[in-house]
Amino acid sequence: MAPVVVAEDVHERYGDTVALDGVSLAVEAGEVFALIGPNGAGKTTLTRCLTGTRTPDGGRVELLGDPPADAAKERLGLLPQDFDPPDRLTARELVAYYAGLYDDARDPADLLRTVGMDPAVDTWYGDLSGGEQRRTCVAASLANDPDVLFVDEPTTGIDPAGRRALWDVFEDLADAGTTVFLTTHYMAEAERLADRVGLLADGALVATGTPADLIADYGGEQYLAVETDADAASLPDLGYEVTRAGDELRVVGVPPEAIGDVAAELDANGVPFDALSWTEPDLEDVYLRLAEDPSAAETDDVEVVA
Ligand SMILES: Nc1ncnc2c1ncn2[C@@H]1O[C@H](COP(=O)(O)OP(=O)(O)OP(=O)(O)O)[C@@H](O)[C@H]1O
Repeated sequence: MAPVVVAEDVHERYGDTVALDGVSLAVEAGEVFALIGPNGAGKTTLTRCLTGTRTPDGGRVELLGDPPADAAKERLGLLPQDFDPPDRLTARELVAYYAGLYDDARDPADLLRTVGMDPAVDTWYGDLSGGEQRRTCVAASLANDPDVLFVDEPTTGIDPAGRRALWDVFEDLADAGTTVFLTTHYMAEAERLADRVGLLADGALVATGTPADLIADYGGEQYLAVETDADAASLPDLGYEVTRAGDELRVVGVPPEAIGDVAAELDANGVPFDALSWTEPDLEDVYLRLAEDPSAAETDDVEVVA
């Protein structure tokens, strides 16, 4: 099946600022693709180019098999980062307005319930809290039950419980076959929701892959942190590399089942410690490594769209 979203060597600039410097990617039907990257990396610009709200200076973009301007709008859901609806519509009126634009719309009350807006549906948008406003916007973006959904930082400003509730909403959509193109600064969100993650830095896609592959390639090793003043040299026979980081020694590469052995070795060597904590790498480690040094990415981690 042809990809639903295609970018091929996309370039875009604002005056002298290069926002996108040759981005290529393809998102398959039913896939959840998360775009991550530092502020100013070009994520919103790429989302705009993919959805037809900006025409790139160079390259090719395809949405649902057509140039974005010609893509079937009734199949598309879009929540821009800067979506700013009128203050004096209630949450209910706002979602009903968007539902009214389509023949086969979802029930606004049901949508508002889904995003956890039950108690505040009759409050003016301008009087809602930031998190409630964002939830309402998410509900509005789902009004036409889209086949492809672009959401640019959908959970920013939403409390942790509400964020998890929205993750369930996006997961349900993905399970039902909706293609989701998500932009986020929350690595836990990308790790939980995405089939594949793309890391954008300085307008270039540095790496793409499943969260597990990216973590395996760039996350670094699991380690046991030992809170101690002792010197690394006081643990000569551990069989693991030991490095100092702040007030802890890190015993690198220790699998969870070997924590007891390391603790026994600490005792045997008379090394006093206050605490032990085991850490495994996650997507945040990948982000921190590649955003800081994009050249660390292997070139075959960036896909080329034929
Ligand atoms: N309308 C504009 N005029 C001039 N420069 C712009 C404009 N919009 C974006 N830029 C610049 O283009 C670059 C990419 O911006 P973009 O908003 O796409 O980044 P982003 O990755 O979405 O950032 P954030 O994570 O902060 O939302 C930045 O350097 C930004 O300053």
